[in-house]
Amino acid sequence: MPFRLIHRWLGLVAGALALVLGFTGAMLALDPVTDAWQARAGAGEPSVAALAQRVGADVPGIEEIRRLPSGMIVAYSYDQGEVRADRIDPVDGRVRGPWQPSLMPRWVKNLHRSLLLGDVGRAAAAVVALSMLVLSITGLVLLLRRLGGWRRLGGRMRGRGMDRLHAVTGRLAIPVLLVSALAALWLSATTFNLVSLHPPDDPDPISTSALADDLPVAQLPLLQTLPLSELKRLGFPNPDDPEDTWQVTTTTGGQGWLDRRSGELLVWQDATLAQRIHGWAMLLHTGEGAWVWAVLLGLAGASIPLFWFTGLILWWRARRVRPRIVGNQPLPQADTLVFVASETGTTWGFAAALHAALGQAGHRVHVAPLEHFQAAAGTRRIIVLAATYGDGQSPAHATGALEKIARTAPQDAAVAVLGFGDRQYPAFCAFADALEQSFRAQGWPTLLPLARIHQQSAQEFARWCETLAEALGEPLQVHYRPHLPPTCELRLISRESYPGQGDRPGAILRFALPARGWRDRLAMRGLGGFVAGDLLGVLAPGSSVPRYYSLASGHRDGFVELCVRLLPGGECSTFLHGLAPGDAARAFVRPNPGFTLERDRRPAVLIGAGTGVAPLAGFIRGNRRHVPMHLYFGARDPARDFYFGESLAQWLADGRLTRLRTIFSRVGDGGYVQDALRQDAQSVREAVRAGARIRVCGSRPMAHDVVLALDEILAPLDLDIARLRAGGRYAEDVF
Ligand SMILES: Cc1cc2nc3c(=O)[nH]c(=O)nc-3n(C[C@H](O)[C@H](O)[C@H](O)COP(=O)(O)O)c2cc1C
Repeated sequence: MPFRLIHRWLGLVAGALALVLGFTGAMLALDPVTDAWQARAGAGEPSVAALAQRVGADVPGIEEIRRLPSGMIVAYSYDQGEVRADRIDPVDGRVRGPWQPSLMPRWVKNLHRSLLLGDVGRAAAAVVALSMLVLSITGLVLLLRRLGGWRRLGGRMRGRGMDRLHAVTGRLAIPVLLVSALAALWLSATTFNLVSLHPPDDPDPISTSALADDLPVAQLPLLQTLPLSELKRLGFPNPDDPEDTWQVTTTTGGQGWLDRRSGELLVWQDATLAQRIHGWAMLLHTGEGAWVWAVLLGLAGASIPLFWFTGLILWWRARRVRPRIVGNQPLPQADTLVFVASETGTTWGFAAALHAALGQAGHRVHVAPLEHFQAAAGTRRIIVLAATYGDGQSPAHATGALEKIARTAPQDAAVAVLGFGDRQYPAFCAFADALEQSFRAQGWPTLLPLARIHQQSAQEFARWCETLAEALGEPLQVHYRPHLPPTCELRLISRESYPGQGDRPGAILRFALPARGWRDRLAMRGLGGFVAGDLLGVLAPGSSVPRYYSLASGHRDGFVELCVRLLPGGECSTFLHGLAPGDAARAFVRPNPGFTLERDRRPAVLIGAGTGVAPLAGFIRGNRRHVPMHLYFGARDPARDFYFGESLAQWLADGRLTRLRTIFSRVGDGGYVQDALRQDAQSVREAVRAGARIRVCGSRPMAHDVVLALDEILAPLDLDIARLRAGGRYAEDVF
């Protein structure tokens, strides 16, 4: 079932109308809240009989009394050609003044019910309600896929920016929107008489004429025993019609007719199923009588514009991300098949680059989504590019692909699987892993062993393409151009140079925040700004492939700071090292939400080596609330690459940093950060027991050794890094 497709298109089209209904619905939800506020005055209520007696005496032309779901009593009358509604004090039955049905002008309700278009608008509102129901259901299915099933529905929501906002709001609002949409559909069905609220037979009983005088209402037995809280409506008999009766409707779902002279109950009719459902539908859609629910309805209604807007942007981005494959060969004629599993579309960009390069090298290449997996007689090789989604699962469109592959008899074609994922997820490239295992278990020949790409890294992909070219025994010109967000120009204001080792000096580069144009703001992560630990994508002049550097500052610091080591032959690091104050670099921010530190009071254990200390220094600089922070910093030589040395001493003195543990590998009896951690095992355990979050930044081998050390250290606590990682307490940013 193409849930995403339905969700997207219905959301975009019907969502535009739903904006109006959501907005007006949120306004109308204020009524039950204010009603509940006003109705709170009533405590110690009398019987219906006593109240009706008083109201009957005080209100000329009284026709009926209603008890609203909020508990408010309203008397309706018709006197001297004028219809009136008065608020009645539920305790003493006195008139408190005219009653106003809604805070909102009438047109707001009409806009909500019928878009001010009469029956056509009412039908449109019903269609919107149906769309909202379908959107809630498809949204729920997508959420479940994203989070990895029902059990994880309440778990940590990963992802970035708009995408995350859309999903987080959805998780909160879907239950309310689902219920409200169902109730709205019921109300529409009654409006169009698809469901009848009238009982099948109308008893229409009459009062006896044998007695001359009406019994005072205070003496009607049924009303004497009926508590006011159970009254829904009391209809007074028409003074000019001697046969007319009292008519009482209760909240427990019944209706009775009482003789005006004898007081006898003439007929009792239980509420029909449709009437009961209607009562619930009214409550659930309007929130009348349940102000807490009304608040939730209001919030859910107000979230609709947010959904629509974020959904629109996601759709627009997805459209731009997915490239068109030009000159795709038919499968039977192709010698190379490239199958793609992608949730958000970026893997298609890699497929397109591969398709073009292989085509240029003279291959006939067919690219298709993974669910179309098959091989033909002429197939020589199969390349599978597979992203992982949810919690280690396949992208939605490729759900049945593993089974399909398992059912396909192995052929001569050699297979290579390339996984796309993100190391912040515990199940890094797990779907690609599963595919690889399936191919190998089946006995397909190997073209290349499984490789994994972290965060769509163009550099890692380029390296994999080189191994592919070697395996094919021919050169490949792969031009992968990642889809880039808007960039802005950053001007260098200062630099601090470190000699580093050999031909690899380091530098801390500080840029001014860009000018405040909307494009610049977008490039620097929209209105929310950026934080330390986010990534700065830098484009060297003439290059279309960004290099990412961890940010050592947040926008609140008022500047953009990086720590960069020169890599001999590295295009971007050479460019950055060549910058002098006043020079500019093109850049954009890529959020790194799994790694950045949320603002809370839990301690932090920060572990970094070399330039990897940059984001950690940023966390410490931003620690204005003086949350306990312990830094383990490994470098080679205090005289050559002790980045942020002076600042760290200052932060230690002013309380932003609780403890600094440095260890240098090239001096005296030096060592590495993992050694320092082992020496401090006891205090690391204590910090973790106190709920500490751990952040690691540096080279991949260093992070690997740190994980081994931490697993040893945490074993006595019955904890390991896999568990901390799954709970979001451990994250690494490695390069
Ligand atoms: C909601 C969500 C869940 C993800 N789950 C995983 C995961 O479990 N394992 C993993 O390695 N990557 C995971 N990723 C990262 C994606 O696999 C990675 O960004 C990939 O490059 C996306 O490719 P696509 O745009 O073609 O879908 C997830 C991404 C998102 C947005």
